[in-house]
Amino acid sequence: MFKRLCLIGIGLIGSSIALRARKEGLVEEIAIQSRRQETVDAAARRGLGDTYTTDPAEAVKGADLVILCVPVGAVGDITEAIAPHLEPGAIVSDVGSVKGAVVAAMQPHLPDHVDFVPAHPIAGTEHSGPDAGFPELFDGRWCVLTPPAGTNPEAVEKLKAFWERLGSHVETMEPSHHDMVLAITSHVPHLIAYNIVGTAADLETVTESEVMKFAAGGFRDFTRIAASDPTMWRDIFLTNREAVLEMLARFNEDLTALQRAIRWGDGDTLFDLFTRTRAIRRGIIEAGQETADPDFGRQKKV
Ligand SMILES: NC(=O)c1ccc[n+]([C@@H]2O[C@H](COP(=O)([O-])OP(=O)(O)OC[C@H]3O[C@@H](n4cnc5c(N)ncnc54)[C@H](O)[C@@H]3O)[C@@H](O)[C@H]2O)c1
Ligand SMILES: O=C(O)C(=O)C[C@]1(C(=O)O)C=C[C@@H](O)C=C1
Repeated sequence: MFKRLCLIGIGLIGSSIALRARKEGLVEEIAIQSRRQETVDAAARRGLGDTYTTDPAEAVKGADLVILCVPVGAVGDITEAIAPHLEPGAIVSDVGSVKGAVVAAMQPHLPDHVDFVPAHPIAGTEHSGPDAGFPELFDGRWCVLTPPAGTNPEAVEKLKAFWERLGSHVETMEPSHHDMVLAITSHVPHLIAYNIVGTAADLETVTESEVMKFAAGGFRDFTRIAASDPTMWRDIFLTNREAVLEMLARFNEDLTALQRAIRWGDGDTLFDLFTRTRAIRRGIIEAGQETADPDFGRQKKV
């Protein structure tokens, strides 16, 4: 599909793209760039690419597909650095978890002779770095494309086909809509996990003696999510501020209603909500978006 794929940043997502693109024979050559030599060396040890460099300008030379796989706070400066070196006709994309801020940070730097098609694979784990990737990561997961108005439809189709070959279902969306949906389905849940684990850790005497010792499934599941990369998640909350705050306001209202139900012994309210949420979980499993085993897929790390 592409002659030379350039991956800027080679962590969980970059390495998973490299492994699957190679397996499917989607690209002739993979050029890998990362900021630190240590990361480049780790990627080389795993044989993720054909060429390796710390220089973004060198990495994009000759590439007909360039994907930024770095924290969302870093995409603006990187796009500025690579812009003069991009090949005419290249597709430039990213994998950032926030789309409005990423489009705003990247688009002004890009020359007219490239096609910009932002993307977000909704697939991941709490692990990071070049050793964390695995080729099945995107299987059966959604990838959302948010091409700005006027983007060359052929470039959108080509990137859609690429992500389908990586295993994803693909949908196109407005960046602002994407950010609102992901605020409630991904960003606020992570904030809740960070918060609950932080609160438990602050109960120091309990932490040492009891919290970890008696941690049952519920808390353990939160600790998995709360182990996610701090840089990535700091950047997500700083760049999707408005949508996250709006969803948090809704969340707080609903939490207050539950608090009231507990205080006044209103079992019906609790039972009705828990019945509704159980049906949602079962619906997700039936739709094939999740298996009953919460660790499914996450064990497949190479
Ligand atoms: N982890 C997930 O679950 C997940 C899922 C979907 C999308 N994403 C998005 O994908 C992107 C990459 O996430 P990841 O999980 O692969 O992260 P990662 O931490 O595993 O890898 C990030 C890569 O970016 C490089 N990097 C970090 N800061 C940089 C900077 N300031 N300048 C240049 N390079 C820098 C790192 O060296 C590394 O190579 C993020 O934008 C994230 O929002 C993550
Ligand atoms: O499964 C996980 O560990 C994830 O956190 C993956 C997850 C998510 O919230 O679903 C995290 C951030 C991404 O932007 C997309 C996917």
